[in-house]
Amino acid sequence: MSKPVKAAVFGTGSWGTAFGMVLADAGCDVTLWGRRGELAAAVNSTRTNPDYLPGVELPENLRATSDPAEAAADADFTVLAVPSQTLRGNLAEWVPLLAPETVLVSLMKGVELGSTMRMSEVIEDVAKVGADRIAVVTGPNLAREIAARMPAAAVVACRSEAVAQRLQSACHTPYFRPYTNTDVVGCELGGAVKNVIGLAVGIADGMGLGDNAKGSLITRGLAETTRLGLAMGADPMTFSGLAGLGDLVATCSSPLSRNHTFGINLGKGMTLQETISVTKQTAEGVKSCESVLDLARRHGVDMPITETVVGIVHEGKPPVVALKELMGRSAKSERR
Ligand SMILES: NC(=O)c1ccc[n+]([C@@H]2O[C@H](COP(=O)([O-])OP(=O)(O)OC[C@H]3O[C@@H](n4cnc5c(N)ncnc54)[C@H](O)[C@@H]3O)[C@@H](O)[C@H]2O)c1
Ligand SMILES: O=P(O)(O)OC[C@H](O)CO
Repeated sequence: MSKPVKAAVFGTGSWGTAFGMVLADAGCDVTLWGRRGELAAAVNSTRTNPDYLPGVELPENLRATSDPAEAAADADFTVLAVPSQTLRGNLAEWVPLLAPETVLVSLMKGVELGSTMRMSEVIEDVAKVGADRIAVVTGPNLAREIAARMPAAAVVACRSEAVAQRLQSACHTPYFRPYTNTDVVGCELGGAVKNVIGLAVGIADGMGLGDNAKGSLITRGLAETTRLGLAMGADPMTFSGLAGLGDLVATCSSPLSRNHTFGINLGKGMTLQETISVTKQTAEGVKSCESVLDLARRHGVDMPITETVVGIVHEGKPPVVALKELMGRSAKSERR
C-alpha cells in the first residue's frame, strides 16, 4: 500500500481548518500549525476548533501543533492560510523548516500592500522556489459551508498542470470538487478583487439599494477585474469561471462572507473602527482594496468600484457621496 500524502496547513483559522478537513477527508495525513499552543491542544483533545469552527467534528487523521518544524516535516504539500499581509513575515520563519520537495499552496485571497505582489509572488520571493512548485486554491469556498461538507467546486491553479493534478487528487472529496487551471495570475486576481467587490455590494446592501444595484455591482465589478487581469496577462476566460464569477456570486450573496458583512455594517452607518471591532476574522478586502487600486494604477486600468471602496473605507467618504459620484461618471460603452 502506498504511503498517504502528507499535508501541513499553516493557519488554524476558518479556512485553514476547513481545508485541512478536506485534505483529511481525501485521505491525506494532515498537521495544522497554529500560533497558540492552547488552541492546538484543544483541537487534539476535543477534535474541534472551538475558536473558528465550533461544533464541527474534525477527522481523526488531522492533528494540530504549535511547533512549525513538526508541522512542516516531510510534507508533500505545505498549505498557507494566514492573513495576506502577514504572509511574508510568517513564511520567512518557516522557510528553513520546509521539506525539500514540498509544494507550497496558497489559500489566501489578497494582494500585498506596498509591493502589490500576489500571494504566489510573495511565496516565490520569500521561499525562493520556482513557480512550478507553487499552487493556489480558490473559488466559491465559504469555510463554514465546506466544514459542513456542503457541496462546492474549486480551482487548483499552478503553472505546472502535473502539480495542479497532484493537488487536485489530494483534495478531491465527494463534497469538494477541484478543477485545475494553469492561469495562476487570473485565479489569484479573481480571489483578491472579489473581496473588494464583496465590500461594495455589502455597502449597497447596508444602504438598502436593492437587487438591481447588487447585480450591477457584481457585473461591473467583474468587468473591472477582467480589465486588470487582461493588463496583467491573465486569461480573460478565468474570470467567467469559479475563481471569478463563481467566487464573486458566493461572496456577494452570502451572510457568511466576512467582506460582504463588513460592507453591510459600513453601509448601515457604522464607522470603520466600529466595523473592525465587530469583525472577528480576516476580511482581506479591507486592506487589499488599496493594493488592488495601486496595481490598477500601475497598469493604467480604470477600476471605479475599487476606487469607490477605497474612498469609503480609507478616506472617510460617506457612502451616499460615493454612490452619487459613481453614478455620475460619464456615460460609456459597456465594452470599455
Ligand atoms: N474563511 C473562508 O471562508 C475563506 C475561504 C477561502 C479563502 N479564504 C482566505 O484564506 C485566508 C485565511 O482566511 P481565514 O478565513 O482562515 O482567516 P481567519 O481570520 O479565520 O484565520 C486567520 C488565521 O491566521 C492566524 N493569524 C493571524 N495573524 C497572524 C500572524 N500575524 N501570524 C501568524 N498567524 C496569524 C490566525 O490566528 C488564524 O489562525 C484569507 O486570505 C482568506 O481570504 C478564506
Ligand atoms: O468570508 P470572505 O468574504 O473572506 O469570503 C470567503 C471566501 O473567499 C469565499 O469563497
